[in-house]
Amino acid sequence: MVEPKECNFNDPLLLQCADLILPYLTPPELANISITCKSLFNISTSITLLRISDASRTFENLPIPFLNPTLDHHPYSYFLYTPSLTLASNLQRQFWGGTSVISRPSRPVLEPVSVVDEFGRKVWGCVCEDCGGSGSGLGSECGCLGLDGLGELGSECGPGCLCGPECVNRFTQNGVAVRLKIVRDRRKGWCLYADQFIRKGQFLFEYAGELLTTKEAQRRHQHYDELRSHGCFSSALLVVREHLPSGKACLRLNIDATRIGNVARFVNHSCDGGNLSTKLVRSSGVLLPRLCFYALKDIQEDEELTFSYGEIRKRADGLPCFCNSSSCFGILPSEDT
Ligand SMILES: C[S@@+](CC[C@H](N)C(=O)[O-])C[C@H]1O[C@@H](n2cnc3c(N)ncnc32)[C@H](O)[C@@H]1O
Repeated sequence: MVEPKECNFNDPLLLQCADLILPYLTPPELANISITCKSLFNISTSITLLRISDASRTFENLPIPFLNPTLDHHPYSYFLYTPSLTLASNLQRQFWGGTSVISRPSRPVLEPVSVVDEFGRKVWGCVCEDCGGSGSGLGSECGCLGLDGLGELGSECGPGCLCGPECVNRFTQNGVAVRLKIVRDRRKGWCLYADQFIRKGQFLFEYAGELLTTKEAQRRHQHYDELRSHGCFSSALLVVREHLPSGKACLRLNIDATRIGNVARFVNHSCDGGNLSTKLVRSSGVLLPRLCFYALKDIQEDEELTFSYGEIRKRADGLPCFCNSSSCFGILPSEDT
């Protein structure tokens, strides 16, 4: 490695500017600038250490560190963070790893949609004073209360309700709910691990990313396949289908966490179904459901978190699976978008 030279970069204002600008750079840009002089090298190094210490850039309540026991040249994975679904595909850069900004970014506030009855009158999600009911635990009176546990659909209070954000029937709306870490594996890349015991049925996190039209999802799917054929590339485009009550149609959600996403983008596939289950959760006053992850069984600290990506379709160019389960098919499922 070439040692960066001493530089005439001691003006405190210049250093302050560098500390404000460098956290917006991508890893290759940061690496390029860090070889220009010692001061910039030192700032870049402290940015890298801060990035390693929290993949969520303080968007979540607990830091989610990267650990790389393989010691390859990947100290962390670079992507833009969103704690919930977003349409903001114009987000190009994000402050990550600087010391200048100390306030935590705020979680985006859900914009409610008005639900009206046949006379055009606004229908509220719920008008309870206390959705948990008086006393302990959740009461059964709140109309928003959905199936809790391992069913495929859930519902919660939301911005269309009279209760506030502190309502107890909003389990999945406050971001990542358990302690996690992201660990590098030689064959699977980054893997998400539990950093605490998680009991069966507990909510962990939602799958956040860019919400795409089906046309755009198909375009990106093709593009990611091309990138993959040129070398190591990992995508996180998930297609979820919700069958509507008529049984004749389904709602299709295309969530791409490849460029903009949350920690759920690090969950790897396991052919035996893994230890996570998913559920689409609706909140009153929000148009689209969110895909939420729950513990399918008790999960021990230091256990990798996995789920099944879907049915295996034999493809000549299918990626090899290294889930290591006894029922491994040897190939990763791929979505036909
Ligand atoms: C949603 S990402 C998961 C995080 C990814 N490992 C990373 O490093 O960012 C999906 C990609 O992870 C890899 N992956 C997931 N499960 C795997 C498995 N069981 N065996 C091998 N690679 C896997 C594949 O490259 C896949 O395209």
